[in-house]
Amino acid sequence: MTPSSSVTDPIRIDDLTLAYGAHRVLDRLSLAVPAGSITALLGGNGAGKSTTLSALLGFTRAQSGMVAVCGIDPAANPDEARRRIAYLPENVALYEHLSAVENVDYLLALSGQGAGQQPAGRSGHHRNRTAITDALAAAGLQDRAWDQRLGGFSKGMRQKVAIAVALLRQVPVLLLDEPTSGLDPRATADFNALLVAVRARGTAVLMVTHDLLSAADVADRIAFLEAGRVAHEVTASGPERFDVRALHARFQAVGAQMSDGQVSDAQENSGQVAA
Ligand SMILES: Nc1ncnc2c1ncn2[C@@H]1O[C@H](COP(=O)(O)OP(=O)(O)OP(=O)(O)O)[C@@H](O)[C@H]1O
Repeated sequence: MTPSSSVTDPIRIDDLTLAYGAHRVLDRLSLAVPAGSITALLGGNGAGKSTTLSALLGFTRAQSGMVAVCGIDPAANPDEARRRIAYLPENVALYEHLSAVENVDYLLALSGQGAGQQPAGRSGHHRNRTAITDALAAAGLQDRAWDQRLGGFSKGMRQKVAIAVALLRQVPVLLLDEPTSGLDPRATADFNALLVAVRARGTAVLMVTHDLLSAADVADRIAFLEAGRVAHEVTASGPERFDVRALHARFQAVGAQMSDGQVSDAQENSGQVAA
């Protein structure tokens, strides 16, 4: 365990080494995300960010080390682990011919959960429409879109539908892969506000991103992944936020150090300033 992690953290990765064939992608990676907090995982292309999510989802088995989602090993018990996870890939896969309400209804049914006992609409499933529309409203989807088919939805609108599902599932863990790529600044701000609301419900959020600005905006901790391990880590404390310019310089420095063949230890708190 890292000094700042706890056995009760919903997301825990300890000393994880994972290789695809002879290619070692994660190299003794340690990372923990406490309940009610957001960690942003940054790193260059191929640093191992998506592989980290894959290990948490139980899609990839490690060679050594420990992965736990609410205390469950996802490689040994993938269904149990995934019941506790909402996962938003870069492009959320939803049913184009169904409306937003019907998508939520159907995805809840697929996950073995329902929002209630009342019919949701055309889909024929039997969930509580009010619970679904409340969740869509909480996710920021405008009411005129609730019964529209998803065909014309933007990425931001699709994410809101997926977040509504996560809200209704009341999962303790939210994993996000590049959630703000392709979003305009306003949609990014909306999405970040949504993450803050999700955090307030006690969810542990791990967000893989290249968007340093967005990470600095919402994250409680930013971890820079390089060559499969956390090379640098900064934590916001209280109302203090991050200094984006210092973080950017630090991010570039981490890459430069690694390309020189050096591996730095995780360091706390440089790049953090009072707002
Ligand atoms: N299924 C796989 N089989 C073999 N190699 C893989 C597989 N998935 C990923 N890799 C390799 O593992 C390394 C890490 O990939 P990963 O997708 O985790 O990186 P990333 O940090 O998410 O990168 P990006 O920012 O480009 O999305 C890369 O070199 C990639 O080619």
